[in-house]
Amino acid sequence: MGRFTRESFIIRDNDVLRDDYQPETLEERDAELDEYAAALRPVIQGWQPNNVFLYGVTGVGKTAATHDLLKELQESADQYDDVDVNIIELNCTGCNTSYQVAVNLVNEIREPNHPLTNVSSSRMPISETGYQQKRVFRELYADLEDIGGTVLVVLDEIDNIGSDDDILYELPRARSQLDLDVKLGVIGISNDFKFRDNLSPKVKDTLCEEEILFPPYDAGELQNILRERAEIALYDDVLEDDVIPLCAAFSARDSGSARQALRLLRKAVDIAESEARAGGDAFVTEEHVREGEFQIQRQQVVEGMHSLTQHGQHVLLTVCQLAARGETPERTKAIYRRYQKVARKNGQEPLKRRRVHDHLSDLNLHGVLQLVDSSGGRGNYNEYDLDVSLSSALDALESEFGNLEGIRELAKKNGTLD
Ligand SMILES: Nc1ncnc2c1ncn2[C@@H]1O[C@H](COP(=O)(O)OP(=O)(O)OP(=O)(O)O)[C@@H](O)[C@H]1O
Repeated sequence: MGRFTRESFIIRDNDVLRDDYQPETLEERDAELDEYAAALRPVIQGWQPNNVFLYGVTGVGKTAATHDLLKELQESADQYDDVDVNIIELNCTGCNTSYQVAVNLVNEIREPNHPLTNVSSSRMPISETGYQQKRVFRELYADLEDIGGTVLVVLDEIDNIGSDDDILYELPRARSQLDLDVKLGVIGISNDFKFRDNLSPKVKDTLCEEEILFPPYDAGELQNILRERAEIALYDDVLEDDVIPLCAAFSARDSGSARQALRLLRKAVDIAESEARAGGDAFVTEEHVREGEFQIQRQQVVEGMHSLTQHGQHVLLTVCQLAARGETPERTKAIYRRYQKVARKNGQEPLKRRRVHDHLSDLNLHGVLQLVDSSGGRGNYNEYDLDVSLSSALDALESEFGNLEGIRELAKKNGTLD
């Protein structure tokens, strides 16, 4: 078969499995959608909107719910002549300050092809540096007034601004303080619980008028979400019965994220599709899911390792050795002791403890290690464990350290090789 034939054995529409696909209905989110809709209902009455803050771990439908509801709100508003709803959405990834968020909002509004072009036709984009913050805020308020009606400003991934949260105070307050001729509401979205907890009290009072928590999905909920997608994305009867429950179980055990569950299903399906193209059965099996999970985790370790120096790789190797011995989660102090031996054995002078700490944190950020909070009892200390399977971590490390069969054998003997 040629490489670029249109033939497909399992996948009917690959786009439906992609992360940016907007499903017709959001499964398992009725309670949150009801709460969210109630918070936005004043808009349809022509009243001032509430400010809303959505939070929850990554991949649990915060953005999808927002798109879904705002589309419905706009359609409903179209039926009333006296309600004019305008939405400005900004993904704040890459904006580290309130200033950058404000500049990006202004430039978003002034985009030549933005639907709210009455503003862009008269004003030029502004540069990312060189203005006083107050001036940028004034420009923003002027643009918002130009748009008029009800303006909902959606700030996704707003935690990127860290503690520089002026805009979250100024924007919601502007409508009352500056007597703007516009009904303004801010919707903040974040997956960082610390960000929410650390918001200054004045921001909490204004932004968090309505707070909505999106909890992680459990395995049953994830199964329904996956079934709904698979029905559209795949041909009938191509999934073995265990496939969806297994994808759901892996994700529920780890993060409860629909994104993670969908990614695993997509990987398993891709592997099965390639096999079918090579003459195998057109069927996705439990084995494909396990292989998919292995490949995803291996990739995660490889990506995590890119950010590591060789010392960092020794730190990961150390945690793998401890995991093989059945000694994880383990305290930083004990990891450091063993790391010193590993580094010396590999011909390197060990790093100071503080630096090893940093590498452990980096690996935690990349989802390769998990931090187990063991405070209480005998004191406050951190313990680390692998957050990926030992076999996928070893597989990735072998590209740096060569054969690690000794650790595998040890793990097999201890029953710790997954
Ligand atoms: N309840 C659901 N029903 C169907 N699909 C869902 C549901 N929840 C999430 N998804 C899908 O999972 C993926 C991630 O969802 P979304 O981007 O909304 O998550 P999020 O909570 O905003 O994550 P992040 O904080 O990382 O931005 C998307 O493809 C979305 O369509």
